Amino acid sequence: MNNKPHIVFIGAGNMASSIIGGLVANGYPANKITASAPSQEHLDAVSSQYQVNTTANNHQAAAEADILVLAVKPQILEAVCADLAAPLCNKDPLVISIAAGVEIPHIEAWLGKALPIIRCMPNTPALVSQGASGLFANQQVTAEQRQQADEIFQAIGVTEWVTEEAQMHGITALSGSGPAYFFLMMEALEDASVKTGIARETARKLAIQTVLGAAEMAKQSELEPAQLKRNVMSPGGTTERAIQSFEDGGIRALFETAVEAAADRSKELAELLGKK
Ligand SMILES: NC(=O)C1=CN([C@@H]2O[C@H](COP(=O)(O)OP(=O)(O)OC[C@H]3O[C@@H](n4cnc5c(N)ncnc54)[C@H](O)[C@@H]3O)[C@@H](O)[C@H]2O)C=CC1
Ligand SMILES: O=C(O)[C@@H]1CCC=N1
Repeated sequence: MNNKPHIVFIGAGNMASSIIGGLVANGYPANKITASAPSQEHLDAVSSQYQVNTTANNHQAAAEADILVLAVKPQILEAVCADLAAPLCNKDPLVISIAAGVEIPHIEAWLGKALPIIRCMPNTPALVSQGASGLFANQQVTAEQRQQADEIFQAIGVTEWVTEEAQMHGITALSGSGPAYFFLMMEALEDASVKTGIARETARKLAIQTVLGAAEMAKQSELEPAQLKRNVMSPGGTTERAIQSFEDGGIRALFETAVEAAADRSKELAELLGKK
């Protein structure tokens, strides 16, 4: 186990701590994980919860990295990478960036050299080990490094790889932003149910469990979601009426518009962050 690569996290906030939590829960040796951040509160949280190494010195941390996970906010990634160029000049770790909307050529330029770089778009259910991560690897990434990255993100949920970096915009719109779409649906279902006379607390509990149950069923079943939907729709029954209302209201077109809007915004942000 202790011949595992040393994973260094630059940033120790929500995402870094949930990935660290997933890794440690899956048996990854804590002494092979280091978190670096200026926030003593964040460092104390990961060291007390998971017994990993911590430091406030990015240079010291990067010098030990076999895998360097960039887990800071996109807006400060340029400055963080430029500062890491010196400690990385004699070292070629696998770099994994989870920053939304920052493209690999920019990371490469800021780090000042060609390195194996993976971009990953996780999502917030990673906090409860139910994440969905989309990943893209550049040409320098070896099959072994790809496997290592896959293991890291499988520790917090499921992984899917894309073959072109441009597809990360669609991934961001699908699973990166996606949890918010389902929270919106829970909110709307709860509100609508309260209007039928159900107590709010009851409506919330049943709405959440219904989303969870439907997702678990879709995951376990060999049937596709369209068929699972039809199985709930008794001919002449209640669901048929509700689904007809959704279709009449243009729910599919609305999804298309929303996902396209998110993907377009991701492209805009990539341009903005790249120009900075
Ligand atoms: N929250 C979300 O839904 C998603 C977030 N992401 C990405 O994950 C990344 C991290 O997001 P969060 O964990 O939510 O942010 P966060 O604000 O919780 O954590 C950021 C961490 O960076 C540290 N930090 C600040 N300046 C630093 C520096 N100069 N050197 C080292 N560390 C520094 C902070 O102390 C903190 O520990 C972002 O790039 C974000 O785009 C990706 C997918 C989904
Ligand atoms: O809304 C955002 O911009 C980020 C990226 C995916 C989830 N949150």
